[in-house]
Amino acid sequence: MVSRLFNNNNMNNCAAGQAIKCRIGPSILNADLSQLYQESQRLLDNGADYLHLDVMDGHFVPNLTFGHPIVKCLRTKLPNAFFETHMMVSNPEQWIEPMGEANVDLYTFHIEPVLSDVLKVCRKVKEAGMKVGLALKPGTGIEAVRQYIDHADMILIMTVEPGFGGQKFMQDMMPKVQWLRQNYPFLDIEVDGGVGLNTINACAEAGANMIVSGTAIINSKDQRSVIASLRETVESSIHKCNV
Ligand SMILES: O=C(CO)[C@H](O)[C@H](O)COP(=O)(O)O
Ligand SMILES: [Fe+2]
Repeated sequence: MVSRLFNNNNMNNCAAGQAIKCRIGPSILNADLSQLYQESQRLLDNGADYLHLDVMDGHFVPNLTFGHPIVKCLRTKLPNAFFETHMMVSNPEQWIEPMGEANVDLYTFHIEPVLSDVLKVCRKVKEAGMKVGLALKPGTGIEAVRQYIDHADMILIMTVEPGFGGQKFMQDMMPKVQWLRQNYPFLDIEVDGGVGLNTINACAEAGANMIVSGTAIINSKDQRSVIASLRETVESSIHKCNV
């Protein structure tokens, strides 16, 4: 079981030697959710570093998944796993407290619905004992998040329109990842949407180190080898950067 101490304090990258760490976080969105615990445990046993839990409210995105009651139940079964909740919701502030009570580790919310309140939401997430992730939809430019990067633990660049698993990877999001990596060598940068064995190269070369992958892992007969391959590609890019 992975430790919940998922802490590199953003202390890493090319300049700092072994700084950025590759983390693979499967999305359970397209898994058999009637077996949520078993599916999650299987992913962890097969090498996942963390679980990416997609929370949708049917308003910010045209789909519904689950909320804090399910996350809380899953936490009782997996006390040591690192949980990220990807909050695709119109009012991210509303769910901070219950997700904090569910011992979520990383609360990633979209900046689009709270553009004038991003700092307030960041502060409340931290007060609730969670790390802060800031997510950008494909149509949101990097300039929208620039002023908040120093207040975040991680930036998520969406590589599909949020709402559904199994969509096509948007290669044209890679310049955003590149810009972040060039300007913030120590930052945790996550990609999410259509990431799998055919698209991991682009993500790794652009500088992403936190990799969300849903259907590519869930639909595979050999989850362990897919997770290992994704990791190998990202680690080799980090290594190249360090030599
Ligand atoms: O946030 C998401 C969709 O909004 C999911 O995390 C993402 O789509 C993962 O699934 P896949 O790898 O199948 O695209
Ligand atoms: Fe997601």
